[in-house]
Amino acid sequence: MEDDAPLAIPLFPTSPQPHSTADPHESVPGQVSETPASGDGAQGSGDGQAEPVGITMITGYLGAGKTTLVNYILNERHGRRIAVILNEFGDELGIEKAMVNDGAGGALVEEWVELGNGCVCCSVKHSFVQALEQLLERREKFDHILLETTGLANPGPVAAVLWVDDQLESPVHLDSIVTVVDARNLKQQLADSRENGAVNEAYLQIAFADVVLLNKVDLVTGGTTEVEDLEAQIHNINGLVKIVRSERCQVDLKDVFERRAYRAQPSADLETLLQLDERDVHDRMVGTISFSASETTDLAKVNDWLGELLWEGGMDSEIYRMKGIFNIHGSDNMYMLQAVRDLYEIVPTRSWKPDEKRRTQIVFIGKDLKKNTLLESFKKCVAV
Ligand SMILES: Nc1nc2c(ncn2[C@@H]2O[C@H](COP(=O)(O)OP(=O)(O)OP(=O)(O)O)[C@@H](O)[C@H]2O)c(=O)[nH]1
Repeated sequence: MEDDAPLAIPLFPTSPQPHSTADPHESVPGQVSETPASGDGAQGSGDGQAEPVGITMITGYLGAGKTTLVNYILNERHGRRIAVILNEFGDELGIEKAMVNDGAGGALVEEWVELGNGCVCCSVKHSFVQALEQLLERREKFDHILLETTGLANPGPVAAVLWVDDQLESPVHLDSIVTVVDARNLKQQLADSRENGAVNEAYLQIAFADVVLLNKVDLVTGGTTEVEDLEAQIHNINGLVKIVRSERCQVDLKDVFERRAYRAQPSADLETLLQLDERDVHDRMVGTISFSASETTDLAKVNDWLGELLWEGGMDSEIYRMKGIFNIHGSDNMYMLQAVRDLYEIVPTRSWKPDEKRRTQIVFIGKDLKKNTLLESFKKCVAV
């Protein structure tokens, strides 16, 4: 059984490493090349290196519908061959076991079960990396990976591992985190308190999500008003997340595949960011804050500021995710920031349009965030 054994692969920076580059084409840690997945198996990049395979991480509270979603994806005709990694809690003590089945429609199912007290986000991270690498030895057999995590998982640590695939030495990229939410029980789940002020996983799973499937809408008794209330509650926690209502997880698969949520590129995400209103958190432990500023910023100062915020803490708050657009002194390109826990990258994307107001717009998702304190500290970034 796996315990807290030392990890063979450095999963997190032991010393802070800012990720930024001034060249839009330069590859940076945490950023992966852009090759759309196709239905015809492994792709070569011309230099013998396999293209990174996308991973969709599926998370959600116990019983929300994660397995229903996985089964739905495996049985739909989407032309992709899917590998699945399952991580579940079980009663029996035992060793991890892996097996490969032929799923419906030719889907490949890699089942990896850590029985006993393991959870993919903590003690079995090393086993998870090994399972992933074993799976990647059969890379030519599938086009995409689904990682279904146990209902108790905090997606943050695994998201960071997968995002910076160069640390994994595996050709993977995190495509998106999909959190399945039980619409009938969400309010109750969010209200559950945890000992010592710890953050309830229901909040964490929504905070780290790129897509929330608001599932089991058929069981909501209060009709559309109640569903809209739930959506507002989810958006208060995570102002960036895309919410998709579902019954038995029957969703349009483009909401699940190829979201490219972790790529700094001109995308729908970027345009959404530009339009986001100023936000503040009220009476909640976990929530979203955003602000914009018209001053031009200095890239080196921005890097210093991000290092301070994400590595040194000191604000009595925790930042889970950040996204932002920066107006950088001396550049005609807007810079896009992505951060997951203590990892970040800031890279140039498209150029500012002539009629566009150049500005910096930043979104923070985290715990105990204080807008005024963040705004004040941001002033360090202003170019003089
Ligand atoms: N009524 C209704 N039932 C659903 C819906 N989606 C899933 N279910 C049922 O809810 C139960 C739990 O679904 P699962 O897919 O096993 O949930 P899970 O998140 O994988 O559960 P754990 O692995 O135990 O955390 C099953 O009996 C599903 O058939 C839905 O939209 N409506």
